[in-house]
Amino acid sequence: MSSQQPTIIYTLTDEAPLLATASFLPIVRTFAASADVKVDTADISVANRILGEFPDFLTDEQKVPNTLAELGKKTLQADANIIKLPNISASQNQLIAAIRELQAKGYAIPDYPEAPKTEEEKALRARYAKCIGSAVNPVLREGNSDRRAPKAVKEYARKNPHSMAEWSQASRSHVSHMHHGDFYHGEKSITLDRARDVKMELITKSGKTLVLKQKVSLLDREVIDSMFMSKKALLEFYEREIEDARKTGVMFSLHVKATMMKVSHPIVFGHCVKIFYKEAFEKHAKLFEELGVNVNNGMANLYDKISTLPQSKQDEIKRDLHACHENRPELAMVDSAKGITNFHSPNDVIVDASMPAMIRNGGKMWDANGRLKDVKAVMPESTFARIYQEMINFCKWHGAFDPKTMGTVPNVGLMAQQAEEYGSHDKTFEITEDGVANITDLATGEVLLSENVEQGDIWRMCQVKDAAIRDWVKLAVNRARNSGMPVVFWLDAYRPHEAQLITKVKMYLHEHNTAGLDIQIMSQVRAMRYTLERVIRGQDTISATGNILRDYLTDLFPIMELGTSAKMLSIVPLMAGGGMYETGAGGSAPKHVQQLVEENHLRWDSLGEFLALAVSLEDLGLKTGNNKAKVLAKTLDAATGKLLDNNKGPSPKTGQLDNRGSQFYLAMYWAQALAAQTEEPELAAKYATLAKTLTDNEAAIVAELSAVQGQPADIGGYYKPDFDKLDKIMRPSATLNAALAAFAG
Ligand SMILES: NC(=O)C1=CN([C@@H]2O[C@H](COP(=O)(O)OP(=O)(O)OC[C@H]3O[C@@H](n4cnc5c(N)ncnc54)[C@H](OP(=O)(O)O)[C@@H]3O)[C@@H](O)[C@H]2O)C=CC1
Ligand SMILES: O=C(O)CCC(=O)C(=O)O
Ligand SMILES: [Mg+2]
Repeated sequence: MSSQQPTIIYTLTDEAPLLATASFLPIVRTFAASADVKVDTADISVANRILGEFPDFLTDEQKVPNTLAELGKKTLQADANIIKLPNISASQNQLIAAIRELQAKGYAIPDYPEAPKTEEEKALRARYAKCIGSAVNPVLREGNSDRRAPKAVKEYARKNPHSMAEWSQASRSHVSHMHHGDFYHGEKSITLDRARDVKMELITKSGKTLVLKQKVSLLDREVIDSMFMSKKALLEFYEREIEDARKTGVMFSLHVKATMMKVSHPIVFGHCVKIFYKEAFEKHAKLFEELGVNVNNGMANLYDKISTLPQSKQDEIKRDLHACHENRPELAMVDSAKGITNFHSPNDVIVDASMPAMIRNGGKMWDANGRLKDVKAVMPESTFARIYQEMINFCKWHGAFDPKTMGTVPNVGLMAQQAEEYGSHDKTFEITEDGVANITDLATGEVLLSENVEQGDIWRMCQVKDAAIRDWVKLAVNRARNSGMPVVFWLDAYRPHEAQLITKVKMYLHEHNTAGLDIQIMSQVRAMRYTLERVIRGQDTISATGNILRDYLTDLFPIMELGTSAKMLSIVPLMAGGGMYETGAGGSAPKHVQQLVEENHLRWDSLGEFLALAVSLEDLGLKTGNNKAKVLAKTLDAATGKLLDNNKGPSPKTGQLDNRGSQFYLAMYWAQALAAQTEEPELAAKYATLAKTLTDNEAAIVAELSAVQGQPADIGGYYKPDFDKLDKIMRPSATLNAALAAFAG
């Protein structure tokens, strides 16, 4: 991956972004080469990550390097320039599907041991655990996060506002969270006085010492937290909220982030399903145990497991499950046409995307008959659930936001070095026995943090490094200076972890010239209120937040402002000096693949890729003194602006311009801008012919691209598509392909 020639590393991921890459990468390579910039790829798809983890099961020809680990190392080098597209953070269901597809393709990888018993099975499961959940982003995000809507994109949204459903003051939709016994209420936090190695251990009531984590090496001035969620309190909470929804006649929905919080949230999810269907689960407890039913992976797991039973038994179980509905509220649906409920699979309702969608819909979700209805949105962890309630309160009072006039809310997120909750998976445990959970200094035996816990509680330790916090404060000040916007640090002095952060933020702000800047610290609820008061007056406010709110707010505000988070500029200035440019702020849109496979139309909007590529080229140009790369960046931005002005984004409807057509327009505008500029005459001369060919053949190319639509498309797989087939499907215009090939020479 390393080379002397300035190089951009373009990731190959999964689902819709991978499809889009199949058509965009040849364009990128062609243009980059004209500035002597090389574009390498790094395949970090879930399929490739699985293969990289199991070389011992593969033939020599099938073996692949551990690309993710290599790319992780690259982020620590000053010349790193990486374009990172969204990838699948696989739930267990998705992992198993990927394994089955690979096995069917002749890769003799082992089955996923769902209920490992032997040491060998446990070892396999531990290896597969590396591929599950959010396994990519934490490895690559060696920097804090700068996400914003570029000016041209915001302007476009103002001129072409997306639909927003109305909000009624009589809406009964609301957010429910725990008021005691959750992580917020059980948190303890300290800032280290020196570097220490610690262990996490449970001293049980019966007198045993169970070491849950042998060693965590901590740095001087690092902030660590210990926190737990009480199982008892969680179950009581669910029981109460389910009953409340039934009594008051609103739908019930659960919103978690089981992909990212891959250890804790599947457990939180599973408890909810079991409480909802309590009678059926009690009646069939023994059978479910024998079958290895685990609804931490949703009802899909249960249906899968019972499918081996005789039909009469299956019918009985289904009847018993249905009978539970008699005494339960309606469940919000993910796909009412297919009968898929909110409980089907934990990766179907991902809170950062699901809550904004609900708020954009006037606080409603879909019922089983495909009607929109008021809903109770249950988010057990109170820490951040409140921000959504605050936004709902605001919408009830002021009505829906107006994309034509609303201000923008960029985010500066504390994300580097696996900051906070999103880095806690290897330090999260389901407690097996009542006792005391301690974080203890290995050298001195000193107990640094201690909690009384009970069987079933979820206990975890979070960390955030001092250098990451310091860099985050610097980034916030820089963004304030460059944008002229006020910055609000969303920090709650009543939360122990954030009280530590507030001290550090105040300290590190002194390192900067903040004269003339408006920088404030507010609790999340107040920060939301303050920001929204400004938003409806058309004023802009940067949110500087921790890692979870970075994730939540960078879907929430873009979805209100732009209709999607796909149009965000998402930069990770790497702490070692390099840059990673993420494309958009959302996910990998599995629905889009389905549409392509059924109708050969890809509605994925590559705007995020266009924006990311421009900053990547600009950064490369600046750092290597390559003026041609800088000109490529400038002209790409101009082309993107023109694309927006001319409404050449992809349409969701089959038969109209799709992702491929949109990319063609980008290439044409880019070539035209390069041919027209005077700063690099050599480039202008070079692009004159390409610009002319593309312009002259616009109608022919668009016709070729649209002719293929309406038919099924075979890409030879879901998790590991056949790259040759993908290339044919995603590059159907012979005229465009020939023009690019002729230019490349
Ligand atoms: N950075 C990363 O790597 C991230 C990865 N993920 C992963 O992605 C998967 C799905 O995530 P989830 O959050 O549920 O859903 P997505 O964010 O993928 O999709 C939600 C909806 O947003 C719209 N959308 C998102 N991106 C685009 C785009 N570029 N162009 C057009 N529309 C877009 C689509 O709406 P419509 O259907 O109306 O077109 C889509 O259905 C999961 O595996 C998740 O873990 C999630 C977040 C970030
Ligand atoms: O890594 C993931 O699973 C999701 C990341 C995400 O949602 C984000 O960064 O906005
Ligand atoms: Mg997100």
